[in-house]
Amino acid sequence: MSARFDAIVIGAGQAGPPLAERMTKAGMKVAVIERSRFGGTCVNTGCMPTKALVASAYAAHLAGRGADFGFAAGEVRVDMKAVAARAGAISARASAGVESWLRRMDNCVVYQGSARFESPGKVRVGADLLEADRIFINVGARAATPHMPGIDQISYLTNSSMVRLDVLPSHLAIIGGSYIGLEFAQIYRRFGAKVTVVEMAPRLVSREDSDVSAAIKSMLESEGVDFRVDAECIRFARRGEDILVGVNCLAGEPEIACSHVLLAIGRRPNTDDLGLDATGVAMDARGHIIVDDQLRASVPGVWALGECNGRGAFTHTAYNDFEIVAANLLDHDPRRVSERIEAYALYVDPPYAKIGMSVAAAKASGRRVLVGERPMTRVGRAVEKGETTGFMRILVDADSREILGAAIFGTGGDEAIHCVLDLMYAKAPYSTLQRAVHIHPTVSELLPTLLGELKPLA
Ligand SMILES: Cc1cc2nc3c(=O)[nH]c(=O)nc-3n(C[C@H](O)[C@H](O)[C@H](O)COP(=O)(O)OP(=O)(O)OC[C@H]3O[C@@H](n4cnc5c(N)ncnc54)[C@H](O)[C@@H]3O)c2cc1C
Ligand SMILES: NC(=O)c1ccc[n+]([C@@H]2O[C@H](COP(=O)([O-])OP(=O)(O)OC[C@H]3O[C@@H](n4cnc5c(N)ncnc54)[C@H](O)[C@@H]3O)[C@@H](O)[C@H]2O)c1
Repeated sequence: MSARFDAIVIGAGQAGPPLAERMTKAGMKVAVIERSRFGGTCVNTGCMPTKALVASAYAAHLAGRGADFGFAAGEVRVDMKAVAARAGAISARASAGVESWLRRMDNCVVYQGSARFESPGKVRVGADLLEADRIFINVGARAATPHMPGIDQISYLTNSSMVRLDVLPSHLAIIGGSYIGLEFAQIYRRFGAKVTVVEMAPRLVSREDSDVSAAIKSMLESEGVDFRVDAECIRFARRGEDILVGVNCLAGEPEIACSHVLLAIGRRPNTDDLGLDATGVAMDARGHIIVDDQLRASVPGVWALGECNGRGAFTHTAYNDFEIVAANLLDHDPRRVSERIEAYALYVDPPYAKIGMSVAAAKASGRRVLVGERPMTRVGRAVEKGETTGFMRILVDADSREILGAAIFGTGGDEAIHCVLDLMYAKAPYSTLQRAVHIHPTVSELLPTLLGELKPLA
């Protein structure tokens, strides 16, 4: 059947549903196409289930530290079925909420199936051919599973299957020591699995400053996670019940025998089966849709939002893409991607939160840079909570007095860093925050103190 709409949204992830709502409220007739679970990666296989698992792992870890706080909880035994059911229920509730929101939306027709372009203004979903002058692509990304030697001889997990796992691996080997790999490494170690992270680069989370990589590694090692970095020769084989992961052809233990393998070696955009070749929409070498500062693709009437445009791989950047497109389309407000300040957190415990420039980027910028730094052992709130791992750091431009960036690897850091982020959006001088009186006892109260202790960056 053919149907004509004012707009078609492909993908019900973080950007598509709120955009559909804004457009329908503006009187447009909108089609939303989703081929899998409503809410996309964050809700079903990303942030929500992983942060639910982080919470279970944190609770188990804290219970095991009873002696540090003056109580004995006895042996902590994790019930993986109950843990997985809790995470699954949180995801399922959120996904059902997105679906019913869309299905009840006036002027919105929901199609379930895989969308494929037939031409710039025409999209097929099953037997239906939909037409619109405006098409918004919000198809997200999935785990990269490149061909690696021996991979076809084993069964492996990705984030999608891992969040549903309801057994405890005896030995989990995680390939990839970055955001996804490290969150799962700590979660499963805290549940009681032996965990080995295999990373081909010389250090973990190699986009971060090297002292950050080292601090996160040492924290995870102190909890018993094993690492093989510089693993340049990764290959797989089966030996009875075991999976063998070959890590190095030249030196060290050549193989790790494990029960489960998780691939966490990056994401690839879901643009390969969208039929984009029928549209002329330009993509980069990794399959991301090339967009301008207002998220327009190279063909008029097509926009790309969220992870598939390569301009951000986070839920908050995907949602901000919706805000940018809605502002330009409906509010005569020329919001742009380039106004966004990079900000994210890695949810190991304690979390690592980062905004703006790293130390390496600040040095490379050629500016005169001031730095304020303090270990979490000198943050009262962290001491009282018995969670003193990590540090906080703020970078300031010595001439303009604006904040360039900040990093907090420490308890509450994912929340506290927003005081600094908001100041950066306000383009206010650092002295505004330095003079603010924060509540005691918080992690945030040390931010003004740090700014009173600035020194030139070595
Ligand atoms: C394990 C993990 C943990 C994460 N944790 C965090 C975190 O803590 N914080 C954070 O900010 N980010 C996190 N992320 C990243 C975050 O989940 C994603 O960046 C975000 O969900 C991307 O949203 P999106 O709207 O671009 O795409 P998605 O949410 O992936 O939505 C895309 C939707 O499009 C659908 N689709 C795809 N192709 C088609 C088609 N042809 N036809 C119809 N429908 C289609 C998909 O089924 C999907 O529902 C995490 C990711 C992972 C994997
Ligand atoms: N807390 C968060 O916000 C959060 C959490 C998880 C994921 N995410 C998002 O998901 C994205 C993807 O995360 P990711 O960790 O999968 O990917 P990534 O691109 O951040 O890291 C991939 C890692 O795998 C390594 N690697 C690549 N190929 C390898 C190979 N063949 N063998 C061994 N190691 C290999 C790389 O050196 C790198 O360290 C992130 O960029 C992030 O935006 C966000």
